[in-house]
Amino acid sequence: MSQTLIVFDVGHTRTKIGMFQLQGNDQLPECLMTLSIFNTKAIPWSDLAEWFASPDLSVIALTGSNRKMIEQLEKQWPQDAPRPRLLTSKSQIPIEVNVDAPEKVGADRLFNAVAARLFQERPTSKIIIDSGTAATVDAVSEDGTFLGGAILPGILMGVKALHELTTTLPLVDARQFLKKTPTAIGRNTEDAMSSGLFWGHLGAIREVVSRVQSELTGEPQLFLTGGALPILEPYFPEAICHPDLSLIGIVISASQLSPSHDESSESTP
Ligand SMILES: Nc1ncnc2c1ncn2[C@@H]1O[C@H](COP(=O)(O)OP(=O)(O)O)[C@@H](O)[C@H]1O
Ligand SMILES: CC(C)(COP(=O)(O)O)[C@@H](O)C(=O)NCCC(=O)O
Ligand SMILES: [K+]
Repeated sequence: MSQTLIVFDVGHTRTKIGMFQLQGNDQLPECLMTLSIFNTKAIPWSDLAEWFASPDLSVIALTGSNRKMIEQLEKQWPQDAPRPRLLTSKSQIPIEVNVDAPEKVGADRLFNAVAARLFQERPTSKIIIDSGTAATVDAVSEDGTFLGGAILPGILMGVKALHELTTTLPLVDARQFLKKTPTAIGRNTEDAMSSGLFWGHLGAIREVVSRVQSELTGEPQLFLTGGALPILEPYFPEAICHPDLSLIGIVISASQLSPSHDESSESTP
């Protein structure tokens, strides 16, 4: 039976919101609408009122890596809007997790792994790159178990850190990387920073992917997502690229929520 879901993925830079229609749990949900709002901007509640009025709406799920902002959103949730279900406990996410402390893994990383399953007819191991505020490179075994991975700074974090932790370096515009590739030899401070930020991030991700790959068996399928997807995509032609991997994983998880699956004390950050 088809159901409509609205899902909120609250990250540390942007909140991604999507409305999806789902036919069955093993099928890719159809994306009806998405919105992405920088966390410095207000949530456009009046636009969302139309989404909330959708006749077959079954659930609104609120989740993501940014626990502080999730709490704020819950508090400012409009009185006349349907209440969201909080999806922040690991027990609400349908995936096996084999790491030291499963409850500490960012929910966003697990949602990516839940979504990645739907893109393959044949099960293989997977490596998932999500380059956002932080970038993660995660490993999933052939049987779908989340195995952990690597966490490194995202491009915007590097931009801010170079400026804030020195007395000499300016704040470069992170949006430039969407428009043009920097030359490796920067002839001025800004261009030298752009070179290091861009090629350094790509190189770091490549190295981590290659190391993760050598610790996995078989030929893993690579996935790529996150705000830096348009920047990295040309360099990973073998990857399955999807800007909404995490939203899709939230849809699958939210569709399987039962009334007993309410927020428990076991929660992911
Ligand atoms: N206009 C932009 N401003 C800043 N960063 C951007 C922009 N477009 C793409 N990016 C990239 O997106 C990353 C943030 O990704 P995002 O998905 O918003 O993060 P999060 O999931 O943590 O909220 C930045 O580190 C940068 O690499
Ligand atoms: C690593 C992250 C900050 C990435 O979040 P994002 O950049 O998407 O906002 C997030 O997955 C997180 O807070 N993780 C908790 C620690 C862990 O996953 O082990
Ligand atoms: K990330």
